[in-house]
Amino acid sequence: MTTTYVLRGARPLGGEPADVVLSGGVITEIAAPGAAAVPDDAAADVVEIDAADHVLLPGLVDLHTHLREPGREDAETVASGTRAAAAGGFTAVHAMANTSPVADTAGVVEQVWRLGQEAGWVDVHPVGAVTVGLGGERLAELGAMADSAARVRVFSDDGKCVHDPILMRRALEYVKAFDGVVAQHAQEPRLTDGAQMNEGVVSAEIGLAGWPAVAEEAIIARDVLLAEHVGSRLHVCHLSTAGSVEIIRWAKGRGIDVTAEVTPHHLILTDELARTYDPTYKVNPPLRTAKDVEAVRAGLADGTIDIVATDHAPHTREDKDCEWGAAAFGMTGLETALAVVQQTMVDTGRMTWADVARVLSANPARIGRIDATQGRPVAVGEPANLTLVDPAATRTVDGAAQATASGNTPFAGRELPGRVVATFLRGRATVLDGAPVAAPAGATRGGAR
Ligand SMILES: NC(=O)N[C@@H](CC(=O)O)C(=O)O
Ligand SMILES: [Zn+2]
Ligand SMILES: [Zn+2]
Repeated sequence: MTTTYVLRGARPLGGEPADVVLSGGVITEIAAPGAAAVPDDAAADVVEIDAADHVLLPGLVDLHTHLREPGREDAETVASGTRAAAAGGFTAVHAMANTSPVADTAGVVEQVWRLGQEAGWVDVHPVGAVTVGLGGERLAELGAMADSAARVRVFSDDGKCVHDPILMRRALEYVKAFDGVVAQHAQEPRLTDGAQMNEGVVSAEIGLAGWPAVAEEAIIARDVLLAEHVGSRLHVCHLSTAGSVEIIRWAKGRGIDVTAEVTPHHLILTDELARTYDPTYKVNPPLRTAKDVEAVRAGLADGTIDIVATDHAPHTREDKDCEWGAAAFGMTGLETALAVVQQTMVDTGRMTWADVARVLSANPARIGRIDATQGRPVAVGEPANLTLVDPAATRTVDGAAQATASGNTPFAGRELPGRVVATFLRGRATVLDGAPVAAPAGATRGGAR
């Protein structure tokens, strides 16, 4: 027996209050508050949720998550990472390919896809590697991954830049055959050899090797021109500089088919944090300056930047609790992403909740070509992939209390606004009262496509 949920007085996309009824995996009714008819069938299992003043969003979609399985199950597994995703309000994630073995064959992407289905927390869409072993030398079997059960549409060597322009050109040409996209980690390797943090005043003062903005911008400029030349689709991962925003704005003005993402941490944190020498703040691309933070906020608000993607990058204590130079790059983000977007964009008046639904759900679903089932409007007949948020709540982030298996959150001890009260995947609650609920094994089997 499946449960019918009645969300009383929720505000779809932050609009007028309504009763929203979820039944049989879809939204079956949206009525005036108090008017939704509750089935009085004794056999029906009906749960009413007081959602007064809660914002109802389409389930969030992350285009950039590191789940670490296979290979680094000590940092995260598909099960722990997707449970963290559900806790953060997500109903779908794209799992990056830099696993061990690398997700560069149909076999590996199908394994990750199946593990996602078995876990049942969110839809897991594997990202396929662009080059064999992320080696940057030979194209991987992009077509075989696209045709596999995992139906891969996003290809990325994330963690490494596809720096050979001929390979990048071929990849862009190749993915056109199946409407795929190449998601580039834009980092000129020679300009960033040994780099530890943003190159600027702070790196000069504290004596860490700098990663100049131009190393990101030069690759983005090259790639938008390549995408234009071959008439293909490019996505830019985690852009972080004011110059990158300008280049994307220029490319879009020219009609180039490019999309771009910014991470929550680049919307709020700056390279001043490197003065602590706390490797929690070591990330790729590095935290930049306040001027860059302002530029990415403006770019997100005006649509130049299409999406917020977490770049959730869990690392074990051993890989993070060491001196800065030896520590791994990356920070977790699934369970704090929505709160950071609320704080930086909604509570500042720069974006509405409808805009949040666009950058955290509809746009990433469209870029990943999963928009037949995810990132849909909150409307009758649509799949009940939904997130219920209490924007008035606040919390102090406790790394140890998070669902992710890794503790490298840069927001530990910070007070952040908003709380994910409930998450629904095809009408089934994965989170209730702010806590993940046990997902039956194989709960999403057959439904994730
Ligand atoms: N963002 C990071 O600092 N690290 C990522 C790789 C990446 O996203 O480039 C990781 O896999 O740990
Ligand atoms: Zn990257
Ligand atoms: Zn990444």
